[in-house]
Amino acid sequence: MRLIAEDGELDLAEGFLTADERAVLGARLLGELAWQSEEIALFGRQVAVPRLVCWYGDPGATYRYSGVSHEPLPWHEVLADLRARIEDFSGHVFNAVLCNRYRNGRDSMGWHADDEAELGERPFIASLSLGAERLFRIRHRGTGRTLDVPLRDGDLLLMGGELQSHWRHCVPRTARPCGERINLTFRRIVRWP
Ligand SMILES: O=C(O)CCC(=O)C(=O)O
Ligand SMILES: [Fe+2]
Repeated sequence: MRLIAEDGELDLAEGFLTADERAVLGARLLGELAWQSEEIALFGRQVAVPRLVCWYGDPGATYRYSGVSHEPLPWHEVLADLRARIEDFSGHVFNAVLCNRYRNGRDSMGWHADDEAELGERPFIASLSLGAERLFRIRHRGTGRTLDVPLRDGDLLLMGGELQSHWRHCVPRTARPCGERINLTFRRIVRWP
């Protein structure tokens, strides 16, 4: 389903994973990935980002996030399988995946665009959600047009074209009781440092 067609493309494939797959893959990813807490420098102080993260990919697919350079961990079996399926489905190839784990409604991701130089022009990013439903909010930088997209267990969101240049997105905190959620953003690093 196409959600945005103006200044970039946003598409949602609801139920990309079957109900059986969601439970098994979600549990394996929670238990087997190298989740870690990440600290960023904010006004001269070290502050933990409100979520757990890890970075997997091809050797050399170094990525800077939260102000820190990360060497990728070698592909975990589950991530490698998902990458292959999402490549088939989307027609795009990926060499790395950023994994985010929102432990509860207080974990979040602030406003940003995935417009880092290493992703090149018009990056194509595939974002797979597992576990608790959370809101993905996206706002046009110029017009302020805002869309709230609920992302549910097994949904695949695809961002392409000029989207990262014209729109910013976030996953806001929520006060409503909320279980754990994993989000995997498959990316292609095209510029090597
Ligand atoms: O958790 C999400 O749905 C979004 C994650 C995201 O925007 C990112 O990893 O850049
Ligand atoms: Fe993002």
